[in-house]
Amino acid sequence: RHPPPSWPLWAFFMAPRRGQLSDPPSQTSREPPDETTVAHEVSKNNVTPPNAVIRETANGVDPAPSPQTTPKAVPVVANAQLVPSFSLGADEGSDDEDEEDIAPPPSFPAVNSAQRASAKPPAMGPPPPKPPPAFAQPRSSQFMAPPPRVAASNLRALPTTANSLRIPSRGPLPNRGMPVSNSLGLSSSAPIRTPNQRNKVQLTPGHSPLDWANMQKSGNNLSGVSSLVRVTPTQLKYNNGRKERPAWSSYQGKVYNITPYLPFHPGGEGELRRAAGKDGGKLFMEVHPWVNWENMLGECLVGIMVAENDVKIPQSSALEDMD
Ligand code: HEM
Repeated sequence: RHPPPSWPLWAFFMAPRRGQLSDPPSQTSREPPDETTVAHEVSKNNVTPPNAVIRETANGVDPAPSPQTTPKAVPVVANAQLVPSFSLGADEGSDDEDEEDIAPPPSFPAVNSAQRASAKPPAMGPPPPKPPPAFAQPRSSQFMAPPPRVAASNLRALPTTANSLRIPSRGPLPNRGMPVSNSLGLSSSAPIRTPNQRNKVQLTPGHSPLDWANMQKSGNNLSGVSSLVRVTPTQLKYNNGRKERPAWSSYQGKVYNITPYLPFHPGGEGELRRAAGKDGGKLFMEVHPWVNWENMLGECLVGIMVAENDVKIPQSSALEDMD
C-alpha cells in the first residue's frame, strides 16, 4: 500500500515495507504467531497455515496509537488466504527434507548421472556447515595468482629529481647499455663508450652502405674475373684473402669476391673475413638472416661451386695441344 499522496516523499521511504513489521521467525523457537503478529508463513504447498490469524481493519491502518509520528504501512492483507506471500527465512529451522525440496539441485554431478545414483543418502542429523559462498572468499586466493617475484637485479631505481628533468646529455641513451652514474646518482656528462649489442663498427668515411650501393652501380669490375667461373672447393679455400689473394666466399652455391666489400661491412672487416675461403652461409645466417646477400654482393659474383673433379683441364691448353 502506498501512503496517501499528501505525505512527503521521504515518508514513503521511511515507512516500513510489508513483512518488516512482523518479527522474523526465530530459528530456535517455533512459537505459533499470536493475534497481533502477522506472519506469512510458507508451507510446503505455499498455503498460509491455518493458525495464522489475519486481522483486517477498516482502513488498513493499525488503530493502536503509535509513539512514532511517521505513518506506517500495516502488513495487513485482506483475504490473505487467497494471496499467499513469502517471507525470507520463514522456513528456517525446518527439517532437511524441506530445505532440499526448495533448494535448486547442484549443477554437478548432473541430475541423472551415475554419481548421483550411487551417492549415499544424506545422513541424519544437522547438515554439515556449508562453505562460504565464492564471493565471500578472498579474491586473491581464488582468482588471482600472487604477483611474480622480480629479482632485485632487474629492478630499476626510480628516477631522482635531478636526473628526471630530461636535460639532454651526451651520455648513453636509455636503450644503449647500462646507465653510468657517479656516487651521487647523477649521469656523467662525459661521452661514454657503451657496449653495442649489434656489434656494428664505425665505418671509415666513404664506406657507408650508400657508398657501397653507388660502388655497385659504378660499373667497375668488383668480381675480379672477366666471366663467371666454376669454382672447386680447393679454389675457394685458396682464395681466402691472405697473401695478396682475393677473398672469396660461397653462399648457397654461389661464389662471391668479398674483397671490395670488406671496408663497407657494417659488422667490421674482421667479421667478414671469417667467411673468406669457405662457405659463409652459416655464419651469415647466424648474424643477420634479414640481410640480402645476393643484392648486396651481386656485382661481386665470381661463379658457382662445383665438385672437385668437375673442372677439367683448362680449354686453352687443350686447344694448344690440338694445334
Ligand atoms: C658476405 C656477406 C655479408 C654481407 C653482405 C653482410 C652485410 C651486412 C650488413 C648489411 C650488415 C648491417 C646489418 C643491419 O644493419 O641490420 C651487417 C652487419 C653485421 N655483419 Fe655482416 N655481412 C656479411 C657477412 C657477414 C659474416 C660472414 C659475418 C660474421 C662472421 C658478419 C657479421 C656481421 C656483424 C657482426 C654485423 C653487425 C651486427 C648486426 O648488424 O647485426 N657478416 N653485415
